[in-house]
Amino acid sequence: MKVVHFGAGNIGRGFIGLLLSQSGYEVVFVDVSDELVSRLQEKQQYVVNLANDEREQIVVSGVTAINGKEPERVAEAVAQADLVTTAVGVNVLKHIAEGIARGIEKRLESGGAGPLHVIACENAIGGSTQLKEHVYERLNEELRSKADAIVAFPDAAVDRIVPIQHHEDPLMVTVEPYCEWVVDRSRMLPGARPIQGVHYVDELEPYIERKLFTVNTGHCCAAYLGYIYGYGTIQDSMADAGIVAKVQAVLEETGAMLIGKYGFDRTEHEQYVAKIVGRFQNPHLTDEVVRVGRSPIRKLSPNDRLVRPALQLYEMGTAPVHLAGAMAAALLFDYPEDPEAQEIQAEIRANGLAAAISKFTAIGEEHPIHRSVIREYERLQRLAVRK
Ligand SMILES: NC(=O)c1ccc[n+]([C@@H]2O[C@H](COP(=O)([O-])OP(=O)(O)OC[C@H]3O[C@@H](n4cnc5c(N)ncnc54)[C@H](O)[C@@H]3O)[C@@H](O)[C@H]2O)c1
Ligand SMILES: O=P(O)(O)OC[C@@H](O)[C@@H](O)[C@H](O)[C@H](O)CO
Repeated sequence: MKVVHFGAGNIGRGFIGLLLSQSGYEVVFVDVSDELVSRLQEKQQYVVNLANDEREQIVVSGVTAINGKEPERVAEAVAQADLVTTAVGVNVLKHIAEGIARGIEKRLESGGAGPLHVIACENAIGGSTQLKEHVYERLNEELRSKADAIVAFPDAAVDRIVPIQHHEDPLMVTVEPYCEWVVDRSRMLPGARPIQGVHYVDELEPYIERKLFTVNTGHCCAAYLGYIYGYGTIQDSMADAGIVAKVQAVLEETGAMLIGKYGFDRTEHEQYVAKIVGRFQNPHLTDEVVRVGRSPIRKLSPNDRLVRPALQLYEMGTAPVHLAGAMAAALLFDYPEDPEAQEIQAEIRANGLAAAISKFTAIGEEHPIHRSVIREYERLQRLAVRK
């Protein structure tokens, strides 16, 4: 069996490619990094290091790659694939849609291929659904109708911390031991071959919201506060008791929302949170705050890890003061090498903080959360370590 996986990056090699190889798939990566592609074609294997006391190493074999800048080869691979997965970044999905669309078209023309599942493994709500929209925009009505019968885009949640890598071997990847991949079974076609290690559920929303609004909300809070206080890594940030307290306070807010919305058991959720805080503090990993805080426009957007839980908690009758503080910290993330961070700073300079908050969070100036963000921004600004 063959999987075409878009994105031979950290999570692509460190989690999805590893799991699919162990599940019996030949993994054909698609990437636009010439170095990654040529190395994968040459070596056809790579090493995954588990960041634990034992420092286990896993050799992932049966892999190769296609360059995403060769659309004909990409389309042919999709046409012949048994599965397609992605880990490119939710904002990159529109750039891989053409190759998937042309591959589906070839698959339909050949008439022989079986059902195809396309699973976006991105930190986003409805990643595969968003990818389907991008792909279907590139198919005519007849092809869309035919594709409905043989192609499905089940949404998923993926969880494994994989930092930016610094190895002599550019294919080697060091990952935390923990991993979880949850897929929405309700959107799958009959006869789908289960992937070993995947947790299939009939309702994904509780899982993706619990993951995004616990792991990723806590993570970006640690990153943005760590950046303000001058720490370079999540490990250093999470060694600061004041920051840990703020992360805990934010996760109490998202926890209250998740427990209220989905009826999670409070004790079990508290244990889930405690495990995640321990994962952030893993001494065997070095995770840069500028990775975890990357793309702050995406992270401040209405359906992502800060605004969506804050608005849902507010609607439940609780003021999300700590989530407002995390939003303020995100607005102070002025890392020069992050284009989205620079866009936010330019907007604040050009039109002021109030307008920038509304622009990036879609929260109006009359909303109490908007006022909280301003108050927290002004408090944190006085504390920020000058870079
Ligand atoms: N790293 C983690 O801890 C982690 C964990 C869970 C989920 N995720 C999610 O996984 C996705 C990827 O994150 P990552 O950390 O692996 O990032 P990454 O930058 O390491 O990997 C992304 C890869 O996509 C490639 N790419 C970019 N444009 C492309 C294109 N047009 N066609 C093909 N490949 C393209 C890049 O060259 C890169 O190799 C994101 O949605 C992220 O939120 C990351
Ligand atoms: O990948 P992002 O930019 O959405 O978020 C950064 C990190 O929080 C994220 O990569 C986590 O390491 C990962 O989601 C853990 O499962």
